[in-house]
Amino acid sequence: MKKTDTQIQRDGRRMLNRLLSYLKPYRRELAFGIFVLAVLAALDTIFPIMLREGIDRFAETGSLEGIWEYVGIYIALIALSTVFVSLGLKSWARSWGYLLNALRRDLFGKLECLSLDYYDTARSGWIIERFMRDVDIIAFFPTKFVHQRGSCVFRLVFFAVVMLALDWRMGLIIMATIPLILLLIKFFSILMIKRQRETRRQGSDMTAFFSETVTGAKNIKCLNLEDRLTEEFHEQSTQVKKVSMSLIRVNSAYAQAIYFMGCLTMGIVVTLGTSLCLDYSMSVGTLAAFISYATALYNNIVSLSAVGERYQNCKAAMERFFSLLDQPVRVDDTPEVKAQYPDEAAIAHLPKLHGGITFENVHFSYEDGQTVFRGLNLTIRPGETIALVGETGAGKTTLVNLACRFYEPTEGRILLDGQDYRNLPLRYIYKNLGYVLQSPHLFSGSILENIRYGRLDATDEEVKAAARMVYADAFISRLAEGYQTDVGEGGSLLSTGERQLVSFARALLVDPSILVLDEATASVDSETEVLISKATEALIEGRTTFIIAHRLSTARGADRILVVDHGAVVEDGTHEELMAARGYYYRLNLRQYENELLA
Ligand SMILES: Nc1ncnc2c1ncn2[C@@H]1O[C@H](COP(=O)(O)OP(=O)(O)OP(=O)(O)O)[C@@H](O)[C@H]1O
Repeated sequence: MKKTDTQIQRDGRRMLNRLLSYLKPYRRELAFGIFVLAVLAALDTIFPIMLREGIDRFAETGSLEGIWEYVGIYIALIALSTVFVSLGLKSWARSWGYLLNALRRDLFGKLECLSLDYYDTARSGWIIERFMRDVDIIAFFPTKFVHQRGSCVFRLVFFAVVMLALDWRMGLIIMATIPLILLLIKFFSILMIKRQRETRRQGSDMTAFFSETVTGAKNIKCLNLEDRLTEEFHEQSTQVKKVSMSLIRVNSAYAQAIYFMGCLTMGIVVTLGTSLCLDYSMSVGTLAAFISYATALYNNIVSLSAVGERYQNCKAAMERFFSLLDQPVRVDDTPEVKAQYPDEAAIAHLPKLHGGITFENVHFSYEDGQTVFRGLNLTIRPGETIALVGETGAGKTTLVNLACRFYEPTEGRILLDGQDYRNLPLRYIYKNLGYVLQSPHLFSGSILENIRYGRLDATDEEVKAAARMVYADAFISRLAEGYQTDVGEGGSLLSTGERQLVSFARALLVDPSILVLDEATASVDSETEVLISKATEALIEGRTTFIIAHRLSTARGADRILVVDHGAVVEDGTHEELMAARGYYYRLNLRQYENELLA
């Protein structure tokens, strides 16, 4: 439903209030900043008066009597201006820095607590744009921008009062041009706003596209998509250029129109002022002061004209920013759980999970997808190794994601050690959980640091012991810098097998009760495969383990194999039992065997 103008205005005000509430701790600083702006505007109002004095007292009379006092006052005014400019700069910069930091901190906090479903659908480029660009735009508006333009408001008021006091006829004529200038500004801002929005939208799409091509660079090369993507990028970039050029044309027409109006106003001031001077009804000094005021007034109005555009920019950025900040966290602790376990200390008292998991009549569907599970019942005993097999899209990952509470059932419940896991704090569940992804993510930094992410207080010796237990020590020792070797962004400087072993060591340090191993589909050499299989055995010892098996051979040693098909567990048993049953699993094995023979 389209919003009415009143609703849009109300939303705008609400967002602005929300933004200003961030600055509450800095309200004294801001009040001082506004005071400084008023003082600077007052000083700027005095300078044309000084000019008038100088011309009328010295130039017109030819006498230099009192010139030193005059120079002294002039220097004092300049010194005062300098001091207040510097005070203003510091005060507004502090508020800006604080606001920028607070907005980034809140957004980062939100991104950290958003559940998986959000990341499944959101584009990373879009999120990065909010974090970098929007936060900058928002923090700039109520601080640095107000600092730049705030004194214009004071100046306009002070100038108007002084001009009317000096000569009301000239004052009124100069002020009569203001509505004309405002009309001109309004006309051009309508033309500009549309083009600016389009430029930003296109720019944002281009950034998101660019970010996806950088993160997916490897796939793009493998799929030979370079030419198609380059073409697509050229199209996007041409569009951006087109809208930018159109904006530049309107901008330039605006600058010319304003310049013309400025010259016209000045012409009127000089003509009228000169005739008043010739009549002796105005001094030359007063005319010079009026020329000064008219020029400054004009510049100030043009400066203020940017407020509307900046506000629209800031409003659009606030809409995107707050929409991200207000994203519902779908998997979160209930208020009762939050009250019962308010902090880490309360969670630390909970005993380690044994790892028993029960699915009771679990139904699940993704937010905008089809139903995956309808009434799934399943009991997993503590310490069991469960291999999940099934065709792609059967629901293996979804089953594990539900067990780990990355998603929650839409109906039914899941029990951990006999308790509905919604009654347990999320952080506690995640503390008891280890997840080794198909292609494990390593963070930029050394191998030592990467393993230590499993338990931040682990000593170097404990880290090395964990690496030894999962057979990662051998390859790490062969590296020139050993444990201090930098793994590169995402671990790109290590091979897939090495990344797996490092992530196994990390998982071992976590010492989880429930472990998920998403088997890597990428092939590794046979020596590494043996190492990984030995490491897996060491890692799963004594833990409830889910192995998402992409190769049936991996499933063979599991205590139980669950065959998942179209969101249901259709077979459940050991390898021998399922082979003897000659059902789905048997056929899957047969098919894989035939494929291997044909290969
Ligand atoms: N985030 C999501 N949003 C909507 N639908 C999803 C999402 N993730 C998975 N699905 C759908 O849910 C179904 C089960 O997917 P799931 O990833 O659990 O299968 P899988 O057996 O693990 O497949 P694979 O072996 O290919 O990883 C599929 O139809 C899939 O398209």
